[in-house]
Amino acid sequence: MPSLRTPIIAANWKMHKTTAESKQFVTEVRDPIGNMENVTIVICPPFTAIESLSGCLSGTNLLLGAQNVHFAEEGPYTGEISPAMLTELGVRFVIVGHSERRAYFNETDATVNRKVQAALHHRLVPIVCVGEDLAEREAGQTFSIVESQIRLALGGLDASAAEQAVVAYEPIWAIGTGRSASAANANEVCRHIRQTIASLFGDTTANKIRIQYGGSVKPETIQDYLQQPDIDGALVGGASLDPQSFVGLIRAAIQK
Ligand SMILES: O=C(CO)COP(=O)(O)O
Repeated sequence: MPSLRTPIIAANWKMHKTTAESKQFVTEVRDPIGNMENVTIVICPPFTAIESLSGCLSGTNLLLGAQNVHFAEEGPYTGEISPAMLTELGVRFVIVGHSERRAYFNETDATVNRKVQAALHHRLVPIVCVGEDLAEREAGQTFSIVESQIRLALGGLDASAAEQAVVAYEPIWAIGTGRSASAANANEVCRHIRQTIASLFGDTTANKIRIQYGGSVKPETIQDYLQQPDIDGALVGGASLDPQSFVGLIRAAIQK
């Protein structure tokens, strides 16, 4: 039976693009993809560009995401951004637990879990990132690593909350390296993630939740991933920065 899950393609711009550059990007992609159907398209710019893009994206089907959020409602957390600050600007998605945040900003499974809960409480869809590093892959630990990350990230949720989340499987060794997991292998890991979700929340939730692959995805390769039964989209870094390349990604995605 074909999946009923709508594909979701998210652009993670990381620390790229000023506000002026972000607006220029949207001007170039809005017409070619701004009214495409049967695909969820999310742009996650730096925080500084969110308010401007919120205006540029209104009236299109391009949705706004953020790259991080704090779990507290408010408080003495210098440099941090709360869920309400994001929702006020029309942000609908937030990336949580990206491997770069885990590696460089001390994000742990425990803080990821608190962020997931805070996001869902504010009706922000968390894009929960999991994935193994090269040493873990070579030691045959991929399944156990992603399973443990999922169990901890989604801990304490009930099924109706969990199924709102999106999961992104991003093997760390494939991020920004030009090296990517084969589509079949990425699907095996995504299937394992889905089975883990089924064991936590039941089959209905597992069948509803969308799981993306991320790691050196390009317009030429995205279809290979999306044709896999357990891969419902892509979280894209480098190839999402150029407007033409981004349009190419979305066009390919809707041919799933
Ligand atoms: O980290 C990623 C998206 O979150 C993937 O980045 P690249 O697509 O540049 O490999």
